[in-house]
Amino acid sequence: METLVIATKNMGKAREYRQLFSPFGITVKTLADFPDFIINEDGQTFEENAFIKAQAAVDHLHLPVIADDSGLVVDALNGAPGVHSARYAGDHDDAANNAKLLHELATVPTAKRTAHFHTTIVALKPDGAKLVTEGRVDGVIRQQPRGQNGFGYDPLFMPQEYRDKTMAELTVEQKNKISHRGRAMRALMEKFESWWRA
Ligand SMILES: O=P(O)(O)OP(=O)(O)OP(=O)(O)OC[C@H]1O[C@@H](n2cnc3c(O)ncnc32)[C@H](O)[C@@H]1O
Ligand SMILES: [Mg+2]
Repeated sequence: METLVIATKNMGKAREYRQLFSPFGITVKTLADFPDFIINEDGQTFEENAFIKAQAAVDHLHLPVIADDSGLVVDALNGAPGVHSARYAGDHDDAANNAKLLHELATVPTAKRTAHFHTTIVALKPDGAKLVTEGRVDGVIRQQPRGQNGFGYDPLFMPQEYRDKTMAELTVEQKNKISHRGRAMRALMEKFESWWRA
């Protein structure tokens, strides 16, 4: 069977991609299958970082690759944590990142706690064939975390599609229907067949 690599070490992302690719009959691997391989994400934008990850993985693995760079963009913080979302509090630690976000927003009232998640996906083949898509979901940042599903900032993010649920209270199917990553994936899917078969 043909293999597609999702160039991520984040198992929360990997779970979402496996669900999105489940109808395709493609073997989906992630960087968990290649543990010694480390990518330095030093770009300034989501698209630069997604491309850096995709290119590094293609060069190393010689397989078709999908990479995403994503993050939380908070209006009251002038767009922070943005491209620095994974290491906002210093380490790649979701609980510490959420605590820092609540601290930074401590004096910001509910009406001004608007934010969105953004994803840029880059699909890249060893021959250089490339697709780029984006997706976003808008919502507000809660005062306390709630929910056990998802990853990252999901327990603090209330998507506007649900009246009183955080992203971490949705199933992976529900999250993919409305999420930044799900939307970017559906945009990718419009061009995926011809990219994959070419
Ligand atoms: O680079 P890879 O290995 O894919 O994994 P990562 O976790 O470092 O991923 P990013 O570089 O794209 O950083 C995105 C960070 O933004 C946050 N994030 C991204 N998508 C999210 C989502 O769907 N729900 C909650 N938080 C998310 C989370 O803190 C991620 O660590
Ligand atoms: Mg990363």
